[in-house]
Amino acid sequence: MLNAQDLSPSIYIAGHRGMVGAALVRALERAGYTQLITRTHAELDLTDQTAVETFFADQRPTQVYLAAAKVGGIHANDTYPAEFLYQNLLIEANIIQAAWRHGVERLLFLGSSCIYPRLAPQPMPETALLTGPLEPTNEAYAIAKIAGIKLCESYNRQYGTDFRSVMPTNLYGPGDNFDLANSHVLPALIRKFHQAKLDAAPSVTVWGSGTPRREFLHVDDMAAACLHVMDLDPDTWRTQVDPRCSHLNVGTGVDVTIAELAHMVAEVVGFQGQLVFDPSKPDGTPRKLLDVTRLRDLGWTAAIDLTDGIRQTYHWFLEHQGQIRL
Ligand SMILES: NC(=O)C1=CN([C@@H]2O[C@H](COP(=O)(O)OP(=O)(O)OC[C@H]3O[C@@H](n4cnc5c(N)ncnc54)[C@H](OP(=O)(O)O)[C@@H]3O)[C@@H](O)[C@H]2O)C=CC1
Ligand SMILES: C[C@H]1O[C@H](OP(=O)(O)OP(=O)(O)OC[C@H]2O[C@@H](n3cnc4c(=O)[nH]c(N)nc43)[C@H](O)[C@@H]2O)[C@@H](O)[C@@H](O)C1=O
Repeated sequence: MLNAQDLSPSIYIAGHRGMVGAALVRALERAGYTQLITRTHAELDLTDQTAVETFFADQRPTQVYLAAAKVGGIHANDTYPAEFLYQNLLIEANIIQAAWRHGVERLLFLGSSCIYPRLAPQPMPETALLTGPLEPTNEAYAIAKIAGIKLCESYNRQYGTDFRSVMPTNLYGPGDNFDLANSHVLPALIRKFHQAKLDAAPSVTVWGSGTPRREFLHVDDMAAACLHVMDLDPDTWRTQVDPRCSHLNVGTGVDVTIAELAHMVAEVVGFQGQLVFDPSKPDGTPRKLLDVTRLRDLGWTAAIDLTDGIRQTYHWFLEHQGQIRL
């Protein structure tokens, strides 16, 4: 006789200790999935093809969420392009190949909104992919992410697999990286404003001109979107998604300037000094707003308001200061 465990898919979450991977584990547990498979980086180096192959042969997951990657903000991407390209290509190639070889029923690959051309029309539709030059500060990472999308589509076309891709906008939330050099803007600003408040500093430096526009999605919304896309039945997926342009944008559909974001974070943290913009630091792409029509038509929209999300993330930062990635 079958028990409930036999009916539940066994789900491998690659990168479960990262910001998104941890949110995926929380969402899957909340949704009642019981057979979650996880490995730390120390237990399984996903750039090691033999180790990945052995892991899939042993564990035989039926679903995979591919949320492991070399990740960082504008400075990290611009400074370590070799690692961003090499490690991300290996992680994706190893997992996608092993997932095909070992009969994974469904896989979700996480890309990024930086796959689109630097000057793509705004908001950026999925069809903007490969229509123009990329933003130089994250070209290496973007090329790895484009390769991941095309790997999924190629295995689907050649082998009939069901490998799906989502392109998140800039994410933030509990579990983020708060390193001052290598993190993304939102956690960096939380940490800078918090420290400035404690030090009663007169000003905080914000990189760049403050004019670039970015769209910010809370990681719990991102996890909810991932489960939504993964749970779409194969017929819906096949009939509504173009097999040669199969990635789905995930965002809020709303963006703010970096200056506006900085003022929002300062207010939440309670920093009352001046903001000083440092034009010697790169702005990156001028605007990166996703067109989220496709995912909305498939039944999903974001729920967490940006100010509420910043407030909640700041509380998380305060409660976890001893344990967070700095
Ligand atoms: N954060 C954001 O704003 C955005 C993220 N994304 C994408 O979402 C996904 C998740 O990102 P996020 O959670 O923010 O990133 P994190 O850096 O928080 O998490 C990535 C995880 O991957 C693990 N990892 C990296 N390399 C390896 C490896 N060789 N072997 C095993 N594990 C490895 C890391 O472990 P360890 O730390 O031990 O190396 C970490 O736990 C990524 O694909 C990213 O590209 C897309 C758009 C925006
Ligand atoms: C998610 C996305 O993340 C990266 O792209 P990005 O959107 O440019 O990322 P960012 O969050 O680091 O910066 C956003 C903007 O904010 C400004 N900015 C101000 N002050 C700080 C600051 O203190 N830190 C940082 N990091 N940026 C700052 C910064 O100068 C820039 O104008 C990609 O490389 C790519 O990998 C990717 O996919």
